[in-house]
Amino acid sequence: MFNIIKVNNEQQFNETGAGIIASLLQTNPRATLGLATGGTPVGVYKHLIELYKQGLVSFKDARSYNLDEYIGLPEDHSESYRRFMNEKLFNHVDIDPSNTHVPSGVSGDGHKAAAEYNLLLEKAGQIDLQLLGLGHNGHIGFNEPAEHLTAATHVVELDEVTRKANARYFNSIDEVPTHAITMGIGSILKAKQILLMAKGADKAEIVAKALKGPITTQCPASLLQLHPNVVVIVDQEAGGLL
Ligand SMILES: N[C@@H]1[C@@H](O)[C@H](O)[C@@H](COP(=O)(O)O)O[C@@H]1O
Repeated sequence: MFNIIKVNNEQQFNETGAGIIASLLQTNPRATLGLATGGTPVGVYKHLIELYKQGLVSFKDARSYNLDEYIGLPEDHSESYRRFMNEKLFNHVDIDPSNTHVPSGVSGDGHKAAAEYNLLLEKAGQIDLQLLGLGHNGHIGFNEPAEHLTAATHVVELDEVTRKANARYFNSIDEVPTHAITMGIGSILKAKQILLMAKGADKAEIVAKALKGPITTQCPASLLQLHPNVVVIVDQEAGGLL
């Protein structure tokens, strides 16, 4: 079930996303957040930091679990998702660092790290709000289009489309890791509420496919159609084909 919010500009996009997360924390300070990386949520995190500075929101008792992490990038690498989260959000708010969780991409054994993260998620109980961006090929987290999808946290080989899209953050595509650890589709769908965000004309086609197309593992985001509580925030461009 989708509740689609179409916003008019970047500021509204970020304020609406941050507003949903902030009101959850206001009503439930101990909320468990599922967080995402990528370009889409950066402005949302910026706005949350503003709300925190204004005393309107606190992360003091919140816990967070991130969707995914590249395998092989040191945690202090400029593109590691742990560093991204520290720099874009965690370092600027009152969240207890020990309550922030990102899969470990540096343990040397990706499969073991994935299994450990999955156990952690199971112990954490239900995620109250899972924030999601959307890949151009319909991936969520790093669940890439495939014949079969995996429910639990696992190691994935990244699609060429994904590596190309993310190459903009690296010096060249050769530096983009080939593998990642991602929460599985099952873990994502277990969240109480999902907040899917997409902006820009280049996302219009995949947004329409995900929300209105057939439910297929070839478009992992289409499985969100099975979830009872998904809020979708799109700008006019990304929502252009809805
Ligand atoms: N693993 C991340 C996803 O979690 C993200 O949602 C997606 C879209 O990224 P962007 O928001 O930059 O378009 O791709 C990345 O590869």
